[in-house]
Amino acid sequence: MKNKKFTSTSFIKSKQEKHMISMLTAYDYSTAKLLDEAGVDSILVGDSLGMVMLGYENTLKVTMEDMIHHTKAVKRGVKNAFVIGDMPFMSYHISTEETLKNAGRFIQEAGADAVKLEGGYAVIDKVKAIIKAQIPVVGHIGLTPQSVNMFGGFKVQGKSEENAKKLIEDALLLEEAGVIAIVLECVPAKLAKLISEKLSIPTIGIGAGNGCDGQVLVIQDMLGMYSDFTPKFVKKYATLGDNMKEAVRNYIEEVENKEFPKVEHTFSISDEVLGKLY
Ligand SMILES: Nc1nc(=O)c2c([nH]1)NC[C@@H]1CN(c3ccc(C(=O)N[C@@H](CCC(=O)O)C(=O)O)cc3)CN21
Ligand SMILES: CC(C)C(=O)C(=O)O
Ligand SMILES: [Mg+2]
Repeated sequence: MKNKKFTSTSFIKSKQEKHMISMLTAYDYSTAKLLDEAGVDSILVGDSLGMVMLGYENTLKVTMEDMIHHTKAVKRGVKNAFVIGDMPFMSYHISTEETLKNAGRFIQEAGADAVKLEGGYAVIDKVKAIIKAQIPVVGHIGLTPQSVNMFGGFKVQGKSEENAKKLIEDALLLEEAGVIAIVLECVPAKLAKLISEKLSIPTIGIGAGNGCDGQVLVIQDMLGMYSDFTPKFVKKYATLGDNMKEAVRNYIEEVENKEFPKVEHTFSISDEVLGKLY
């Protein structure tokens, strides 16, 4: 699987072959290039960029222009990974016409391989219309952050019988509509496993346990570069935030006491030319 192009058909194939799908977010060229070179299957240009890159308190202020800008940058860094553009709040809520226009921009302008949108039953007509236009769609249910004002915060979903049943129904509806995969965010592990078993398309979990068919995390979370909050589901694979601060402290110190730059960091001029300048 490594160093080979991951495509829309690789999703279903991965589930059949029991290959766990690795997905991470990226929002810029250099990071996307590193993740692609490391061999990640798929890169999600998440609307979480509003919080991680732009400093908003939630994802609601993120615009189509923000998303297209960052998706273009990511695409330039990617050779093999499957790039998913996350449709922002209000880009697929007004009409099918606007939804299609916006989904089309991710593919045509930004070069994304697929789009993701939040919700099940409520957006199923939009999902079907996008797929009819030959654009692969990834579903996303459970904690759908664009519904933060309805949920009253970023909270685990699917704990009650009613809620859990709704999630199962939404997952089946999305599969029937033809999505290539479904992100399950912040749902109890046993429910996520049950949903994964009911579907023939893969589930990609974030805070949904290891019964899913793949996993996704926000890259700054898993590298230890984001400290506004750390959800329970995050594992820190590195502490780059600490490393960055330490490096910057060293730089400041060396600048202040003129230890940096050294001769090897500078360019020379001949004494002959220099002599004529005095
Ligand atoms: N940096 C970052 N990482 C993310 O995973 C992420 C974003 N940003 N922005 C968009 C959404 C928001 N997400 C969040 C944000 C907070 C929690 C959180 O605080 N969860 C609580 C659980 C609360 C409960 O028990 O109901 C936790 O302790 O994990 C979870 C997901 C996931 N997404
Ligand atoms: C957390 C993932 C699934 C997401 O939607 C995002 O990064 O925006
Ligand atoms: Mg998102």
